[in-house]
Amino acid sequence: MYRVAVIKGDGIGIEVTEAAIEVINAVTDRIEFIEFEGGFEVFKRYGAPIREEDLEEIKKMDAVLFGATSTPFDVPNYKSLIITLRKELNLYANLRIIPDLWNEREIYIVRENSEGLYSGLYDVEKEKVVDYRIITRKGAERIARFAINLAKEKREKVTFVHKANVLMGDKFFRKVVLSLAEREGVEVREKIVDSFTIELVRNPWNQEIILTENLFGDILSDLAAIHARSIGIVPSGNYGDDIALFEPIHGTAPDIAGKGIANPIGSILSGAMLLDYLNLNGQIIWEAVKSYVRKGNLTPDLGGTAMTKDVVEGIIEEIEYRIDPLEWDEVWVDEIRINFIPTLFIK
Ligand SMILES: O=C(O)CC[C@H](C(=O)O)[C@@H](O)C(=O)O
Ligand SMILES: [Mn+2]
Repeated sequence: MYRVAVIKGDGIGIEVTEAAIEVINAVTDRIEFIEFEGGFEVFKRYGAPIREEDLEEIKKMDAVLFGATSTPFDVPNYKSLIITLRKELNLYANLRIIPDLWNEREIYIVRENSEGLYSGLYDVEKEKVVDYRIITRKGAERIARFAINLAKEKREKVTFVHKANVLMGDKFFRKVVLSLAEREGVEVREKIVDSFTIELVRNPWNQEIILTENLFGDILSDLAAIHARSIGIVPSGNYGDDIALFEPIHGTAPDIAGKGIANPIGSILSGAMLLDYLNLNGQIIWEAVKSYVRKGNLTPDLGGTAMTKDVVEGIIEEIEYRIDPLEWDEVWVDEIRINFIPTLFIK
């Protein structure tokens, strides 16, 4: 039995995480979900976005399923829950898969997840504030290795997106990436981040495995999400050496929270990535989602009129069909038998 921590968070994070759990439970009974509370409400009660004792418990889990939390700009000492978890669980690699569910293609973005402009180090003076953009050899090497391994697995190249023409940190990052890739025999294409945004908009589908620094990855993954037709569809995995956390890249969408119309697919596909991480059958969820979106009623962000629960039910039906088609054939035959035979005898 695997033990998975669940942090639903705020807004639609609650609705889409519950949806993902329903779908995961339709695939496997080998996961025990243990819920923890976290976010701004917890901060107001305990002065931190998550309680220390809960964090220690979460570290003992096999994985984490995370919803979404929002971070107010102007609350002194409040720190983003997801940034806290990435640091505390040492989740240094953020893989974001932007899928075109209608045409069997994806954009892979490997975002360094522990340092860069998210180092959390800064100096505040009366007339000046400095945020430190830190690139370490350890940080650069381990994210480069993550991207290179993925490129080998997918038989792709690595597209390293940086600003080494201006930033000293990226000159260093670049040296580490290029020397490791050469040792590993993986080809690296280099792109400068500003001009790369044009390419990512115009020609998104053959960008290989995109590797980039933390903040660049944050921005590029939301930009790339336009090609998924809705950011509500995009899943992600935050990987460390001991544990991983899976979450959709969208936010809490307060404007639709509680209305039951949130798109659960990003969270459901994050659940698929979680199953793959645990060597369970995540692929069946990808197949069920692709089959559903090509014929089912979709949520309003994709132009449909479906409620979240309709999408969940439709995807679970697709899964059940894949798990036991024979059972479905029996149902189908029963249907015919029930509906067809009586008409034979109607005068
Ligand atoms: O506002 C938050 O707490 C989440 C921020 C977070 C980030 O990486 O900057 C989010 O934008 C994301 O892409 O995961
Ligand atoms: Mn973001």
